[in-house]
Amino acid sequence: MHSTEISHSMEIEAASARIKTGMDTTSADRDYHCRVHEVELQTHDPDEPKEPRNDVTLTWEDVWVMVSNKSKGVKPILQGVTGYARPGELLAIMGPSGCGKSTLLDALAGRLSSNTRQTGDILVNGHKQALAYGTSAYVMQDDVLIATLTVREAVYYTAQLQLPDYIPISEKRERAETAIKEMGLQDAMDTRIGGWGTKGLSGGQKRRVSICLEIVTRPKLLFLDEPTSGLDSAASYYVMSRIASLGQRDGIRRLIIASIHQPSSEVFQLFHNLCLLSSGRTVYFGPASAATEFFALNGYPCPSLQNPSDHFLKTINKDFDVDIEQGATGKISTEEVINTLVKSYRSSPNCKVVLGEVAKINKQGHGAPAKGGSHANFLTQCLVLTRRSSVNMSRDRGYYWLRLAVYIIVAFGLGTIYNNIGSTYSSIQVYAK
Ligand SMILES: Nc1ncnc2c1ncn2[C@@H]1O[C@H](COP(=O)(O)OP(=O)(O)OP(=O)(O)O)[C@@H](O)[C@H]1O
Repeated sequence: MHSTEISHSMEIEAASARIKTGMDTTSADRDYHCRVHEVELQTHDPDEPKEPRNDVTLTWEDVWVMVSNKSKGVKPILQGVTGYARPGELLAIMGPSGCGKSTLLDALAGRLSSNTRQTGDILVNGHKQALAYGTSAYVMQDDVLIATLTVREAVYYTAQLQLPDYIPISEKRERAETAIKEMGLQDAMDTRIGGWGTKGLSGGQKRRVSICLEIVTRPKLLFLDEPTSGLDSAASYYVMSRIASLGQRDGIRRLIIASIHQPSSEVFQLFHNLCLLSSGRTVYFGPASAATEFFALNGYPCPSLQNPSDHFLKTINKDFDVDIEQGATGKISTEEVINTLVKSYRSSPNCKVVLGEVAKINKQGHGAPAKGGSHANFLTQCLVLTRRSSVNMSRDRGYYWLRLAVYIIVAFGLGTIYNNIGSTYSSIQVYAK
């Protein structure tokens, strides 16, 4: 490692220790850490059945993510978050913009950027291990699709590239079609995706194609970063209900973790668990259906007829620093509200249940590391990529003519260099000087 990188990482480590120490000295935090150990001891049961080998369960405990910045020094993005995600369940990560949703998703998927430093345990089936190939898939916030391909072609090429060679072509084709149907795109199978300047699929359909490309390998763990961004409420509901239904498909109990901005009440009802973050701290983790009660118990009841997720986000969004009404005591700042909720969550029975679940899952998963798969071999990948590239070039007229023009210019340039060179040995020597 380069010496500046070493000093940089030491600086982050020292700062993270300082930040943690500074934040852990409150009595609530000390209680919290004592309770982590207490719960771990209580949940030890050697006779518990082991987690089935086929499933993937994820736990994370006291996860911190720091980023260093030349002007601002070391900044914590996630501050000691703990949680779990079980197979067959949909976990939603919610919070105001910039609270660390994508960072948590990246940390769990093991794809944090290199300028960040992570501490704490993220365990797969109770093991500290990287997610094996084919176990998980990550749908990014932006759609990166080839505009000239049809939906069927895009998904089928991906199936050919990502699935191992021992799976027959007919099954790869069938898997691609099943994925398309699962995302409700059967009517658009032969429609070109389209892009800048060429009309094709709608934004919602493109979002679903991105999901198809990831589910075609039938991963056991699916990460989705803002799967409904840019969609209207009806499209968001259909996309999310399709995603939720993937939890129990193809004989796999799939674990789905999605960061989401502003779900409608209907979408909110699809979540099993909710992880609510604010400035990288956990405001609530537990059953989505119990979050309203948690807010009400702490003095922030959701007004009738209001979408619960809107209420949560409004209560914990400090970007605009609006004071919040609190009963007869008057108004308090959003920062204070967040601190109250964070403390209250840490001392709540909910938090104890989460710590208990994490400890229990880690014990059960012992001895069952998640097995990975394999992808197509190098030769198959070269052939498929060449075919895909040829189809793309032949359909992209602008690209095609531009390349032809470039080739003609290069050919003309090279040709004129050797024009009238002569055919004797001495004329070649003149050019060589
Ligand atoms: N690699 C990084 N380097 C520097 N800062 C980062 C990095 N990753 C995240 N951040 C900062 O951490 C904060 C949280 O970012 P993150 O993308 O996780 O938020 P988010 O909740 O997903 O936001 P949004 O909902 O707007 O997508 C932001 O202020 C962001 O600028």
